[in-house]
Amino acid sequence: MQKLRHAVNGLSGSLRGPSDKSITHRALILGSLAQGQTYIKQPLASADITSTMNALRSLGVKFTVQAAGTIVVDSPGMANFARPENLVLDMGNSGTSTRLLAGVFAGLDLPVTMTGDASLSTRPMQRIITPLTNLGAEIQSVDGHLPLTISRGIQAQPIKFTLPLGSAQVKNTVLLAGLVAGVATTITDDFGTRDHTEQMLPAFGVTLEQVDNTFTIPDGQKLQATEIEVPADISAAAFWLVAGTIVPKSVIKLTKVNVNQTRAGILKVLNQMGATIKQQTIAAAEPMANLEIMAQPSLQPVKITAADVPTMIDELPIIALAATQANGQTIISGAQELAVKETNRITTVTTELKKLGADITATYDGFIINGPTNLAVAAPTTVDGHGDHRIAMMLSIAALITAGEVNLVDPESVVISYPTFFEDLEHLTQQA
Ligand SMILES: O=C(O)C1=C[C@@H](OP(=O)(O)O)[C@@H](O)[C@H](O)C1
Ligand SMILES: C=C(OP(=O)(O)O)C(=O)O
Repeated sequence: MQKLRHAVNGLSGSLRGPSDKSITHRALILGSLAQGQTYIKQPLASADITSTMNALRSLGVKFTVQAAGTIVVDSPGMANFARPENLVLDMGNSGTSTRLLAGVFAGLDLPVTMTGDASLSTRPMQRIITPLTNLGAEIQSVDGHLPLTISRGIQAQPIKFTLPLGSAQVKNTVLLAGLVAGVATTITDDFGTRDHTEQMLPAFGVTLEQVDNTFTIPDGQKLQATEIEVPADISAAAFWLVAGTIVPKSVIKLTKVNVNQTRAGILKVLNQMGATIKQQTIAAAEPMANLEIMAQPSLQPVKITAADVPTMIDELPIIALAATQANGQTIISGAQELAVKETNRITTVTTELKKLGADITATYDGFIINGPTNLAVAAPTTVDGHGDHRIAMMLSIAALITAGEVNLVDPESVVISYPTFFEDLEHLTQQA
């Protein structure tokens, strides 16, 4: 349990936050498929990333960390991967590692069993089992959950797949299975889920043909080793975007934040709420921006609907906190995917924010939040991160504006995506 701090003098300072988790997973995987040495500059180091690296090591890939934090991926290439027998991989807490690597193993036709921690073992895997099975794979699972065994990979045939739900992980399962199996792969994504793999493939010498919401990767692709620089993660920056907005007297600068439009929904929402965020963008396949956030005492409520959700799925817990400070009713709908994350985030956000006095109601697909509420607790109050990193970080930001003592159960879960979260919080508060 950890006593959370208040921020009476606001937050101030500049931060280059942790690197993007989604982009780091993809750089490690694509770097491993390519023969030779791929250099990943400023990768994220976190528990979820370790899950991906450990799995790739079992294929004979070596990772060396250089002094500047660059990871050198040294791979025999996908055609020469080791093929260990009776392979069992522990994917820890990471949905992305599980679903993306299931695609890789199915494409390789390399039998594997994937296990995970208690949280990951409750998360739905039927969404990847169905498309892989339709492509000829044989997969055993416990009622659509881990442990999951791929006993036979996909069978060579051109792939045409229309994403049935707004999940980038499912899109990547099929994309990677097709890429590794060397078959032409056409995917339609009408949900606008994050497109980091599509943006990264050209650097590995793979060209995609994109028409509207459909892209095709031709058959027989051989990836070339390359160099990838990972920008800062907007899902981590989100905590400071909201903290800087709701904590009076704050001024925070965040540098080199990834603002890929399939990820940057939170910037749109905060702008609609009336937040003060200056943005200086550096154009690239993965555009980056320096952001300056200033406290904004008067915020407007917003309506977030299904079409917005994929661009801000992991940020909805912290957006819900911002909404408790807006003048009126915020409605977040179309976000039922939140129920199948590390926790049921519809329930955990609602239960824990209520303990701090928020007026928030859970719906089957989101929240109704009435603001503004003065988050105040009369007696020392214990809130619970439920082992979910995003809930623990959201509650730590909530405590900054809470009058009264707040203690957090499970602060350790920040290691999943943002191991230096509490150090960065100290850094920003100490300078005030
Ligand atoms: O592809 C990715 O890197 C991710 C996709 C999202 O999951 P879904 O695809 O399940 O929505 C997101 O919640 C997760 O943190 C990372
Ligand atoms: C949902 C998340 O990650 P994953 O699905 O990879 O476990 C997250 O980081 O919030």
